[in-house]
Amino acid sequence: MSGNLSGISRSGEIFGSILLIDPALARPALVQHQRVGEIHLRTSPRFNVTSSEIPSFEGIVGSSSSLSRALDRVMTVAPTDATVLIHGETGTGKELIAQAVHRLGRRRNGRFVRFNCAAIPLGLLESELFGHEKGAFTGAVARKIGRFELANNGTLFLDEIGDIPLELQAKLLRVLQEREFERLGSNQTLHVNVRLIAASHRDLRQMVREGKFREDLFYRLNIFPITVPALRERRDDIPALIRYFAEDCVRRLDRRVNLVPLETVRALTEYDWPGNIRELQNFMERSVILSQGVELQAPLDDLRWSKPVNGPETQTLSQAEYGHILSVLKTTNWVVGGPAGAALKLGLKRTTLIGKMRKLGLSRSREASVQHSGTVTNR
Ligand SMILES: Nc1ncnc2c1ncn2[C@@H]1O[C@H](COP(=O)(O)OP(=O)(O)OP(=O)(O)O)[C@@H](O)[C@H]1O
Repeated sequence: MSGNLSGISRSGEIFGSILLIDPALARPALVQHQRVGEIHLRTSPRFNVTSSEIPSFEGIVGSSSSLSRALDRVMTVAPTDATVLIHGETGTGKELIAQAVHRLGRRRNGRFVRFNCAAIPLGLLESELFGHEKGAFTGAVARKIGRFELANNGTLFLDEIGDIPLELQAKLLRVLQEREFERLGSNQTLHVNVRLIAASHRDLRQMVREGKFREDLFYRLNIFPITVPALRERRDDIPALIRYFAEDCVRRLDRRVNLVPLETVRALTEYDWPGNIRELQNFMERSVILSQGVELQAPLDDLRWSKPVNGPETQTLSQAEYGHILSVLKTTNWVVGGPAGAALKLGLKRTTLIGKMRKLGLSRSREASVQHSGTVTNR
C-alpha cells in the first residue's frame, strides 16, 4: 500500500475507529461526514502524532470532496515525473501538495528544493535560479550554485512563478525544454535533470492574454494542473484543521487547553478565511497563547476584519499594524524588497517584513479577494 499513514497509527496501534483505508486510493477516507460539535483535544504525550480523528494524507489534513479531488491528482501524477502546475490562493497548501508529489515520485531520494520567485529583483532572481561565477557582477565575490543545479536529480518547486519577469521566462523555458543553462558570467553549458513543480496564486492564463506571461512557457508548465481549493470552498475540513492545529500548538507551547467550545467551532467554520489555512493556523496559535484555562479562548472579534462594519471601532495592535503595512505596500505597488520596496520604507529587513505579513495573513491575493467579494474592511 502506498501513502503515508503515519498520522493514523502509532507503534502499530490504531486509535479510534472512524477511519477507513480506501483500497482504491490507498489513503484514509473519513467514514462519516464531519459534523460541527465541540472538540475535545488529545494532547497527552501518548498522542504526540496526528490523532486518529484527523484525516490526513502526507501531512495534508482534510477529507472534503474538493481536497480529495486534488489529492487524487497528486497520486496520479506523482510517479510520472511530469511537470506539475499548482494553482490556488495564498495559504491553501500548495507547497504541501508539491512536497507530496515529490515524496510519492521516483525522485523521493533526491532533493526537494523550494524557491519563492515573488518580490525578487531580476538580477538576483537570475543568479538564485541559475547561479553565478565569481566576478560575474559587482558583489559576486564567490561562485554561487543556483537552485536548478541544487535540485539536480531531485525536484525544484518554484512558488509564485507568475512573478518571474518576462526577461527571465525565456531562459526558464530553455531549461525546461533543453535541460541546459549557463551560470551568470560563464560560457560553460550545464546539463541538469530536474522535475519542476510550479505554483501560482495568479491566473497565468489571464497573464498570457495580457502579455505578461509567455504562452509557450505556460503550455510547457501546464502539462498537469492541480487546483488547491480555497478553505471557504471546503468548510468540511475546518473542524479537522482546528483539532490538528490546536493539538499541535498545545503540545508545542505546553498549554493546558483541551476543549474547543461549540460556538468557536461554529464561528471558525462560518468565517471565510481569505488567508486560507495559513490564516487559520496563525489564528489557532494566537488563540492557544491567549487561553488561560482548559477551554480555548479564541479572539473571535479579530475575524470581523473582513466583514462589513457600521462605525468606527477600536483597533487592536495587529489590526493597526496590518493597516499600516498594507498602506505602505500599496504605495510601492506591492514591491517588498529593494531600494523602492516597502521593507526599506518601514525600516525593516525584507525577511522580517515577509515574516510579519505571513503572521498577519497579509497578502496581495487576500486583499484582492476581499475587494473582489465586495466586503468593506474596518482596518
Ligand atoms: N491541508 C493542510 N493540512 C495541514 N496543514 C496545512 C494544510 N494546508 C496548508 N497547511 C499549512 O498551512 C501553511 C501554508 O501552507 P503552504 O505554505 O503550503 O501554502 P501555499 O499555498 O504554498 O502558500 P503561498 O501561496 O503563500 O506560498 C503551512 O504551514 C502548511 O503546513
